[in-house]
Amino acid sequence: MASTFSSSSSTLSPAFSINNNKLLASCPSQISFFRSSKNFVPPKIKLFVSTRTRIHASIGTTTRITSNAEVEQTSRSTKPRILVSEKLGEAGLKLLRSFGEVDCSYDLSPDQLCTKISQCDALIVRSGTKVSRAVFEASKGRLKVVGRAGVGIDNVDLQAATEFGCLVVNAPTANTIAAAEHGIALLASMARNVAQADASIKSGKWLRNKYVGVSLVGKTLAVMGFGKVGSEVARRAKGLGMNVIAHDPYAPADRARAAGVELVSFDKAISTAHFISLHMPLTPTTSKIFNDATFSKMKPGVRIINVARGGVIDEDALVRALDKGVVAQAALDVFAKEPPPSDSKLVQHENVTVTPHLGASTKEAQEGVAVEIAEAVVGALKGELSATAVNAPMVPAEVLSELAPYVLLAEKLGRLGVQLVAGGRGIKNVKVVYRSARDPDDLDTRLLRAMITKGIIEPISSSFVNLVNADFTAKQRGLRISEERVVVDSSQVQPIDSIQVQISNVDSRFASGLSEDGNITIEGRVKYGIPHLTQVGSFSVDVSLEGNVILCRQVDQPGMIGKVGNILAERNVNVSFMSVGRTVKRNEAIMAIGVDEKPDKDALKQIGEVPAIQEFVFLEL
Ligand SMILES: NC(=O)c1ccc[n+]([C@@H]2O[C@H](COP(=O)([O-])OP(=O)(O)OC[C@H]3O[C@@H](n4cnc5c(N)ncnc54)[C@H](O)[C@@H]3O)[C@@H](O)[C@H]2O)c1
Ligand SMILES: O=C(O)[C@H](O)COP(=O)(O)O
Repeated sequence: MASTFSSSSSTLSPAFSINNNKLLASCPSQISFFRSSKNFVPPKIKLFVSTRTRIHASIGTTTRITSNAEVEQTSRSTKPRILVSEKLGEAGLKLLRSFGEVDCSYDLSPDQLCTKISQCDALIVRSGTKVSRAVFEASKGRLKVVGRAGVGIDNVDLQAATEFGCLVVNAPTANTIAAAEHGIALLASMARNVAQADASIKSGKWLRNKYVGVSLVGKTLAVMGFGKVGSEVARRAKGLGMNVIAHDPYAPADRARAAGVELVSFDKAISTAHFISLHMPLTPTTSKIFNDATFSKMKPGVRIINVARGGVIDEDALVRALDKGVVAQAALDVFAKEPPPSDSKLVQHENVTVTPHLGASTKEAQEGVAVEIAEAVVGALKGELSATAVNAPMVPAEVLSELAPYVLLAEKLGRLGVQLVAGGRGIKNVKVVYRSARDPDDLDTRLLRAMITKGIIEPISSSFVNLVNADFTAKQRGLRISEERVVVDSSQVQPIDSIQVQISNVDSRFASGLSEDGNITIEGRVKYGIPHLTQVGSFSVDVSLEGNVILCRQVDQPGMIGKVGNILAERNVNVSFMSVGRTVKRNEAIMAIGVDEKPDKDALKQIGEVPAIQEFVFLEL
């Protein structure tokens, strides 16, 4: 059964639904995780026209503002727009078309890509499109997800994506076998000079003595990077009778042992192998890791295969090593620059076999990759968290479903807390205390922390915050969010008993919001699936966090509820919840009133003038 939680107060408030164990942030609440900018206009939602903003881009709708009031709709569709910039398998395209408007525009120049991207909610690329910072800047916050139809994400500026709150997903599994098979194809064809012999016979020669090869059986193959592709290459090479060793600083030794492969140091791998096959990602550590120094440590006559990334090899150094005969042959599917210059000495070298980045290019792999990435992108556009997210935590569906009401509570506590701050000193330190009967290891709080961060930052800035950029945005603003988990002795059925947000070293607009230690302190719980505010400062209250909240500190005396209630009733403001908390009888009390509508200024003034009310604050959720 699907259950929905929504808040009604503002067009930018989230509404989540749980369906099939997935936490969905449905329209208009896509904005909760992946709202692309403060100017996002969810479909079917009233359009707020800002004088500063020239273009409001909502999902699938291009809305050009020709004057402050005059709005021209260029498309009636509310479907998301998905730009596919490189060839993608038909099955994936079909899935994308069933969800959004798909624009397949191949071979775009960087400028053309930047122009198109401002109209797109998602971009799907392979390795040929550079998704640079300029692309995210040009998107002006509309781009919510970049899907990489393949494994390597070195062509996507992940830092920029994260800063812009754009999720990056990839398709990490569907081309593994294709890449491994291509590695083996290059290994075998290089050893037997297949490409060179083919070219020579086609040019009219018959050179049986020149193209004598080397055998594979009994030779040592070093697999550099024992991940998905590397381990499949190792398995196949063992089938060819090779002795396989591997180097991978992060691979578990028992997994390698189970495959009959010994994990060794980098130097041992490169100095003992007859063949070296590269399967590591391109990272700052692996960039040009094969260079003059490392080639000189290799067994003379070594043969190298690269189906990983061109950038892991210093290509000039490889040419030198080939010329000296230190490296007898190389078979390369990938290059530092793709396509490589036509006069590249490496490509033209007679002992080098090349293919144009074909590792993933089998019909089967391309269909698989296309479906894998289409599912991930559609899921992300629906507001689901992806299992293949590259720049956001992957939160399992069952955890998401359980945490859904706490996610709402977390954001609302953040919003309430920040509205209690008087300003002036800046918010630097926020502590979140989770009370739970579960073991701290059983409680994944990343999502909650992100939503508290969103609640705190969004009301006071033009930043938009989602799960992707929450930690980054907090750090950038100098906001330190620390977390404490307290194990309490209660039922473990609920994941969390209470969430407390403490903001330290600030003044408060509502003195009673400060606890004894001087921190603004608010605490909430989930009751029957609904978030409740249960503590303000040192006072216990109980008000459902469904609309807005008025907090009053007053002399604890009869008739207060009636007086405030009458003022609100006269303005047709509906009270949804009311609770009074006090420390000492007939002394001081805190009245927390939940209201569906925002009372007008006059009503708020009248509340402030009730003689027994010492202070009050109106908080928008
Ligand atoms: N040519 C193609 O078309 C093609 C196709 C698929 C994958 N690839 C590339 O192949 C590479 C491997 O892909 P995968 O799917 O196996 O990735 P993977 O993440 O499963 O495996 C990569 C492995 O490299 C290891 N590694 C990281 N740093 C290392 C280092 N300094 N030294 C040694 N090992 C290190 C990691 O621990 C990991 O086990 C990637 O670069 C990917 O982009 C190319
Ligand atoms: O990283 C990958 O998945 C491969 O290099 C494949 O890249 P491609 O999708 O551009 O063929």
